Formats: sequence, C-alpha cells, structure tokens
Amino acid sequence: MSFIETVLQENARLCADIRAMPFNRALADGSLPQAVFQHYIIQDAHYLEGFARALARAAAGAPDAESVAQLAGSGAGAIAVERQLHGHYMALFGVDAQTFAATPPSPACEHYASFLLATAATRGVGEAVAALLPCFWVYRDVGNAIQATASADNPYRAWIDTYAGEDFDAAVTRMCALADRLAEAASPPEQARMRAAFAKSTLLEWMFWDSAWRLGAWPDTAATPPQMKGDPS
Ligand SMILES: Cc1ncc(C[n+]2csc(CCO)c2C)c(N)n1
Repeated sequence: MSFIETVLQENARLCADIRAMPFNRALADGSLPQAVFQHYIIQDAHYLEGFARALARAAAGAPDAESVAQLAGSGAGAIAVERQLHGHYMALFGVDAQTFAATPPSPACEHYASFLLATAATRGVGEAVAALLPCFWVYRDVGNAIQATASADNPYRAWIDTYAGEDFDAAVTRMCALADRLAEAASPPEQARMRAAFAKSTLLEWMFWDSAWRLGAWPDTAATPPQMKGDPS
C-alpha cells in the first residue's frame, strides 16, 4: 500500500468526523453565523502565513529542483489565496486591517502553525511534507463534500469553489505524489514518523475548525473575577 493509501485508511474516521463538524455543516447549508466566519478568516490568515513559512523551510531541504519549486510555489500560492479569498471576505464582512492586527492567533491556530514550522525546521523533508499534507487533503475532502450539497446562493460560495476547484485538486494531487515519493525513499522508522506527522496535522485541522466554531481565544485572566482565581478549595 502506498503512503497516501495507508494514511487515508488510518485517518478515515477522523476525516469523516471533520466533514460532519458543526462548522462544516453550517458552511454547507449557508447558516454559518457571519461572526464565526469572520473569526475563522482572521485565524486562517494568521495560519496561512505560518503555513507558507513552513513550506519555504521544507522547500530548502527538498531532494531535487522540481520538488524545491513545488514546495516554494505552494508557499507563494498560500499567500496568494490569503490575499484573494480573505481579502474578499474581510471586505464583505467588514473586517478591517486594524481588527486583524488587534486579533492574535488563537491557541489552536498558533499550535498548528508552530507544529508545522517546528517540523519543517527540525525534521527531515519527508516528515515536513507529511505534516503539511493534511492542509491540502482535508480541505479538498471538505470542499468536495460541501460543494455536493451547497446551494448556488450560499454566501460562502467563493470559499467552496476555491477548495472544490480544479486548480486546487491538481495541487493536492501533486503534494500527494511528492509525499509518496519521499516515503518510498524513507527508512521504516522515518515512514512511521511521517505517518505520525500526518495524523497530528489532521487532528490539528479538526482542532482549528472546532476552535473557530467556539470563537476560541486565549484566556483573559484580567477579566476573571478574583473569587475564581487561585485555589478552588
Ligand atoms: C487551517 C487551514 N488548513 C488548510 C487550508 C487550505 N489551504 C490553504 S492554502 C493551501 C495551499 C495552497 O494554496 C491550502 C491547502 C486552510 N486555508 N486553512
């Protein structure tokens, strides 16, 4: 079985859980509250910058010119998506540059982006690509599932069309092929680490949506009433 076939089998249940998450069901039927999507778009803009840095770092360790170009190109592509899609929704929903600048990455967002960057910076390229792959795979999976049911006037149509589209499909297929090539050349322990990295990032995709749905943020300790601070006894 190829690396891709293996990890898809190992993570099939989690991928199905992601498709059924409240955020994605609401995205599909168009009922997702604007405030939730606004929160998501801000967090996604933070995430994509970290994701692009991790891709650039992985590109530097890629085994040949073609894979360097592929990874570096995907990094540039991620920033372009951010500018286009996020710009569209930020303008539509009135998120200005000040609001964006004043909203830090949530714990889930920061954890995911930090994991990608740490993996790309300190592990081999196989592990880095395996960690980066669920970002591609999960979004195509979710985009296709949502497109199958979403109506034409769904307010999130631009998002749906991006991830269910042919260009994105080709990028996912290329990334899967690169992961398979790297896994074939990897030792069994490295292959095991690649599978673990893929599973971790898939779980972090779940956490990203879960956090967006709950408007996840850092604890505001200044707002905690004094009687709730300290020893619960
Ligand atoms: C949390 C999170 N995960 C995955 C994507 C999807 N995605 C955005 S850019 C890119 C690479 C090529 O453009 C991919 C796969 C996202 N937006 N946010």
